[in-house]
Amino acid sequence: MLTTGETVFGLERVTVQRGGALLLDDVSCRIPARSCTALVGPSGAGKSTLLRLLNRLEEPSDGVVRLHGRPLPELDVLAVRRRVGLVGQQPVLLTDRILDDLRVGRPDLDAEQAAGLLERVGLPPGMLERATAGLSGGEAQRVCLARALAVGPEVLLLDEPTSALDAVSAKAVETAVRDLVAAGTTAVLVSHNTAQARRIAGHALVLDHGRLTAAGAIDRIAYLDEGP
Ligand SMILES: Nc1ncnc2c1ncn2[C@@H]1O[C@H](COP(=O)(O)OP(=O)(O)OP(=O)(O)O)[C@@H](O)[C@H]1O
Repeated sequence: MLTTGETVFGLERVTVQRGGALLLDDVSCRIPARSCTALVGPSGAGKSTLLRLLNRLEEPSDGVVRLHGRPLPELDVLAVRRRVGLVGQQPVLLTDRILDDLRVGRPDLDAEQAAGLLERVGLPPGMLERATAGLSGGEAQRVCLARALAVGPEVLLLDEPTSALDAVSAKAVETAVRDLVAAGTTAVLVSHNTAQARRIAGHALVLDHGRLTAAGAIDRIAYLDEGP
C-alpha cells in the first residue's frame, strides 16, 4: 500500500452493491497527487465502478470516498465534476459542432485556445468548425478528452481512453496525458493495455472480483508482468 506523498482521493472500506451484485468489496486505497495511477484487473473487476465513484457518477453503498480529506457528499457535486473530469469508454458528444462541444464547460474559450486543445490530442485545428455528427470513434474520443482538458481539471479520470484509436492517435493521447501529469495534473487511468499503463502511470491498483488485490509503484505490480 502507498503511504507517502500527498493524497488526492482516499477510499475507506468502500463497498458498491447493485442489484444484489457486489461490484466493489471493502476497498481501501489512495490516489496520489500529480501522478498517474493505473486501475488494472480482469474484465468485470470493478475498475470503471471505482473510477466513477471519484466524481460521484456512482455512490458507495458503504464506506467513504474523500477528496483532499473531505467526504465527497460534503462537497458540491458540480464543483467536484469541474475539478475531476471524466473521459468515458464511449465518447458522448453534447453539441452539433466541435467548437461548441469544447465550450460546454468553458463558454469563454476562444478559437485559438480551442485549436490548441485539438492539437494537444492530435487532431487538426481546422476541425473546430466540423459537425460532431459523422466523427469516427477515435476522433470523438479525442474531442471528449479535449473538452475535459478545456476546464483545466485538477484530476483527469480516463476509462480506456485509447481503446477506439489507431496506434498513431493512441500515441497522441498518451503524450497529452503524460504532459498533463508532468505539469501537475493527477490522472487515473483504466487500461487493459499493460504496456500503456507502464508508459503512462507511476502507480497501480489491481482489482479482481471487486476486491483490491495489490497497490503500489507500477514496477512492483506483478499483475502487469502477465499482460501483453
Ligand atoms: N448496475 C449494475 N447492476 C449489476 N451489476 C452491475 C451493474 N453495473 C455494473 N455491474 C457489473 O459489475 C461488474 C464490474 O463492472 P465494471 O464496469 O466496474 O468492471 P470493469 O473492471 O471496468 O470491466 P471492463 O474491464 O470489462 O470494462 C461487472 O460484472 C458488471 O457487469
